[in-house]
Amino acid sequence: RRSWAEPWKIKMVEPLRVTTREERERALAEAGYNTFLLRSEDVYIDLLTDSGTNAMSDRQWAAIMLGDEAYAGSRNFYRLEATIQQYYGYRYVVPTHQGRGAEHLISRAAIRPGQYVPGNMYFTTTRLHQELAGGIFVDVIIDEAHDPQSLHPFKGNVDLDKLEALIRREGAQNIAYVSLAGTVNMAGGQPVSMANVRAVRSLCDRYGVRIFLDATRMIENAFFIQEREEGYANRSIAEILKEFCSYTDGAWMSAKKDALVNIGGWLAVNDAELFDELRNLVVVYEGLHTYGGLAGRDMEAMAVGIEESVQDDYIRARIGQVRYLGELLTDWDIPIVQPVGGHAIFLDARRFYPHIPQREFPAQTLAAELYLDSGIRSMERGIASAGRDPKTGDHYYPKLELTRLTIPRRVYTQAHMDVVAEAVKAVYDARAQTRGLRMVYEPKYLRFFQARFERL
Ligand SMILES: CC1=C(O)/C(=C\N=C(/Cc2ccc(O)c(F)c2)C(=O)O)C(COP(=O)(O)O)=CN1
Repeated sequence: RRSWAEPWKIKMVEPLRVTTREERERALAEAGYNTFLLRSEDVYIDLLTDSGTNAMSDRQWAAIMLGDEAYAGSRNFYRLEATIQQYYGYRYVVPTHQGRGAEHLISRAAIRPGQYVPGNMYFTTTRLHQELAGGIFVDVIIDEAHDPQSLHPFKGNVDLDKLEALIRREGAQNIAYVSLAGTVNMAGGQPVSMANVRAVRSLCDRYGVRIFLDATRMIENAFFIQEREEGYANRSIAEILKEFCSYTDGAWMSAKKDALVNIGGWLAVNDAELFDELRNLVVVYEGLHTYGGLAGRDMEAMAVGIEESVQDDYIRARIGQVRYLGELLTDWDIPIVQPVGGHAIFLDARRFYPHIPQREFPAQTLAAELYLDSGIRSMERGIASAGRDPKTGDHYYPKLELTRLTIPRRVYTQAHMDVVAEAVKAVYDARAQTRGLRMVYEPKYLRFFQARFERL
């Protein structure tokens, strides 16, 4: 097999500052050992998130010059609407400022207080908006998704028995909709198979239950279907994406991921009545229904980003870079979530630091140590992110205690991946001496964004 490289060349660069260890010790202490509270200028390789951190192409930058900043009826909206209809297949489109803007609207419009929202593993903002709308989130993902070492090729799949049992127990009228994410962020960027979404569709049709898709990384999901699922090897990413969406009643999207823009989102549905309510709600919370909190230029750049994101050679390179980092780490027997997902490498902090109990925040500790070693920023996806159970007030104790190395699209080179792998190894080699953390400040909502910690 010959090596091959990204289908683009670099036309502009943004200088990075390399810091010293003592600068990083000071910066991290000021940030309360929380990578979310670090200043970007104190970060060397920023793997906090793939959200909004992706590099736009020259064509997207050119689109910025084509902003039609009319308050109503912007040309850019109609271009974006047509592009979403073409590639995702939904009929009605509402732009929003980003993904959680769309999550807020669909939760308000499609959940009646007390209804259940079954989904394939929780995501923080998704679950919060469902709960704020009075919904009760229920995890119906297959058990393998909670096992970082399971090699199931589609760990994002819905467990049909769990879903049917919930519908039969609570009654179809008490199920707001199935909240289906492709890929599943908190499981390690794990995909849902076409066979599974087809099976979920036919189960839901039997009971008259709707399915709404979190399409945020659906193009990465399409790549795994093309690569792993029988019958899809010769289908294009665009064809796979459209078929998958055709089994759902609508979708919300954080365009800050797959669609290669720094801000933006959308909501799309096929039902005219639901659309009417969403188009009415958007003017209350986001902006007129033809801009939804976005400038015209943002919508134009998003339309170009969608067209670029479905190109087969682009997505193969994107996933290939994540896989490259994963292979470096597994060559050194460093514990990561397997199989390697679409947007990140998830370090298994539980196996990395077996001597640090979950209540001492192993994943948060690992993110802190990685930053101290080399200025690499990662994100805690463990007990701090899981938050507290509203019923008991105690922490949720997730099986997955992970530190996410999230790879922005078209930003870093293979050399950066080598540096990251060596830094992880240096931290791994020093793991026996590492101590945990205690939380000294805990905000009410989504605590992991702003919590502060101290060393034990
Ligand atoms: C599958 C999905 C997402 O991944 C997602 C966002 N993701 C982020 C940013 C983030 C969000 C929540 C956190 O707890 C977090 F620490 C990081 C991320 O890094 O992964 C949103 C929401 O889209 P918005 O960010 O455009 O509003 C909806 N659905």
